[in-house]
Amino acid sequence: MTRSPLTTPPPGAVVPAAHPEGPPPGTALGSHYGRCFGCGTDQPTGLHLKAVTPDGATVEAEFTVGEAHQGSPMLAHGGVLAAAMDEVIGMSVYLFRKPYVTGRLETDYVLPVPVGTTLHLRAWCNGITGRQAYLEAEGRIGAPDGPVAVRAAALFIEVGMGHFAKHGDLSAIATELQDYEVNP
Ligand SMILES: CCCCCCCC/C=C\CCCCCCCC(=O)SCCNC(=O)CCNC(=O)[C@H](O)C(C)(C)COP(=O)(O)OP(=O)(O)OC[C@H]1O[C@@H](n2cnc3c(N)ncnc32)[C@H](O)[C@@H]1OP(=O)(O)O
Repeated sequence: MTRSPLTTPPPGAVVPAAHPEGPPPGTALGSHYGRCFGCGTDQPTGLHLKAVTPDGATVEAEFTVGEAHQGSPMLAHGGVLAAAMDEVIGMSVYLFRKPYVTGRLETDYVLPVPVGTTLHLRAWCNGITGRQAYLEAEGRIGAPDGPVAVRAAALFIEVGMGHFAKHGDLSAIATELQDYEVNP
């Protein structure tokens, strides 16, 4: 992965173990918000990512590139692929049971991805220090060990739940996501 210093964990950043109250290995991760473009089931042209955590600390997911996700004829739009990486990375950092938002997302596009392709995504944490979490993801064509089409490195910043109340509509998330204490 080509990455900048901004998404490279500094010395001393720690890779957290699975959270004791996090989902057990093998758990399917539901959508955090039905209208989410990445995982929501009420978003007709969304990515409809299906995810599972194999170990409570990383995420594996599948995303099938649809007709609505094209950039050039019958090929996935790069921004849509970046959205898939953002989503799977966001899911993985949420396993540590704190709310984070994307501060920076860097993407390497390695292969074109035709419409109809199922991308097998994987995201993991390379370290956390203070409010900064350094994460990485990859998307492989057709199978978990298929050719790599996309790689991403990201810096996520921890925020309070008040972030979503101040800038968005926390209640819409809170009604769906019962395992967060809502105290903005
Ligand atoms: C999503 C809802 C979830 C709610 C419920 C949770 C359930 C989740 C379940 C499942 C999750 C699934 C998936 C979601 C996936 C999608 C995630 C997204 O796409 S999130 C949307 C896009 N991102 C934004 O909209 C951020 C917009 N930016 C901001 O709001 C601010 O800039 C923010 C919070 C990132 C930082 O602002 P400050 O005022 O709090 O803090 P400052 O002091 O500026 O930054 C803190 C430190 O981080 C560095 N930093 C911040 N942004 C940086 C950047 N872009 N590059 C490098 N460093 C950066 C700063 O330099 C600073 O570092 P120093 O402490 O001084 O060392």
